[in-house]
Amino acid sequence: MERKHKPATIPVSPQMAQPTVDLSDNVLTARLPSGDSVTVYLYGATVTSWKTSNGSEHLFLSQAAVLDGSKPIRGGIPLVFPVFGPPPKSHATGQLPQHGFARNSYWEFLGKSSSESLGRKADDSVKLDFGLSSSMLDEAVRNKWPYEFGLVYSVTLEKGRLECQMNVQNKGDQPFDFQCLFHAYLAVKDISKTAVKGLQSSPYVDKVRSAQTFTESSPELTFSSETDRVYTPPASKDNTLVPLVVTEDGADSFVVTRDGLPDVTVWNGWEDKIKAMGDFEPKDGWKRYLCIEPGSVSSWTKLEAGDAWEGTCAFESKL
Ligand SMILES: O=P(O)(O)OC[C@H]1O[C@@H](O)[C@H](O)[C@@H](O)[C@@H]1O
Repeated sequence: MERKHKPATIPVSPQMAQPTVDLSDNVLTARLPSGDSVTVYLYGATVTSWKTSNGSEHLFLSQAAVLDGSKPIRGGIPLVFPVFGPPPKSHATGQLPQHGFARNSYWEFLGKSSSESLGRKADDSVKLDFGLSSSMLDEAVRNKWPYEFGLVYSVTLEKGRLECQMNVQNKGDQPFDFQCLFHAYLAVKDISKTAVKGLQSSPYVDKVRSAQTFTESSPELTFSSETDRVYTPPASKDNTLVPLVVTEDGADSFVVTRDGLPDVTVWNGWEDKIKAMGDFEPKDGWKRYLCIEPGSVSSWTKLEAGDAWEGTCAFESKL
């Protein structure tokens, strides 16, 4: 029988383009409808590529980077945990390799959330979660640092922006000390025309000058020789951390923001150091990268049994 009052047809909204996520051979690639993309190797949960919609690559990756899981990846964003630099011999991390084990362990992909589930209207971002826990480590590494921990690393890709967040959980019954850092190799066109704003008045430890402490006097840090400094910029009055701005040829190219990460290492190995690195190619590639490494490394963070810690940084492309 013909119904008099047919229910109105529910309008079907045009299908919203979705971010795509592909995981094959331990390499994950996510792409937004805008064209922005990110590539993450499960080895080290290392981001090796971050491109914005105009096709520009914003991370430097050495052409000789070892990608088979036998050595930390040279370039992209290696993760530093639980120790930054060479571990002090008398510390609990003393037997670990430089920069710890996070960058040379296989992580698991925990899954993705799209912007819809993150509460945004348009489907314009994707969050990728990676996990590493004590039970996943090689026995030899576990023996060197025998703590029960869980790490959740979240990489969120948005149009023109990449956010990196680390959550550290103490799952054991002993407290442990750790340091954590995002070792980002930003791609620049010419290091001699690159500057960093936002560090004036910041104390820093200069590893090139016998690890002495100085105070940054310049409003713009420029580069003309090997640079290896750990800055601890004072927080602003409202307790927020001041963003750093990377400029190239006078124009802003990146804005780096931080939350819970008081330190920033600024590193360029310059010609001679880079020449001596077997996994760094091309040899003049030192001219085209600048490491800006937000972290918590100037002291140890003590995490009590059952406690958790979080640190976040974001890189925004202005190009
Ligand atoms: O060669 P690695 O272990 O990746 O370290 C690279 C650089 O990493 C930086 O974070 C350090 O401050 C430098 O001292 C170091 O040379």
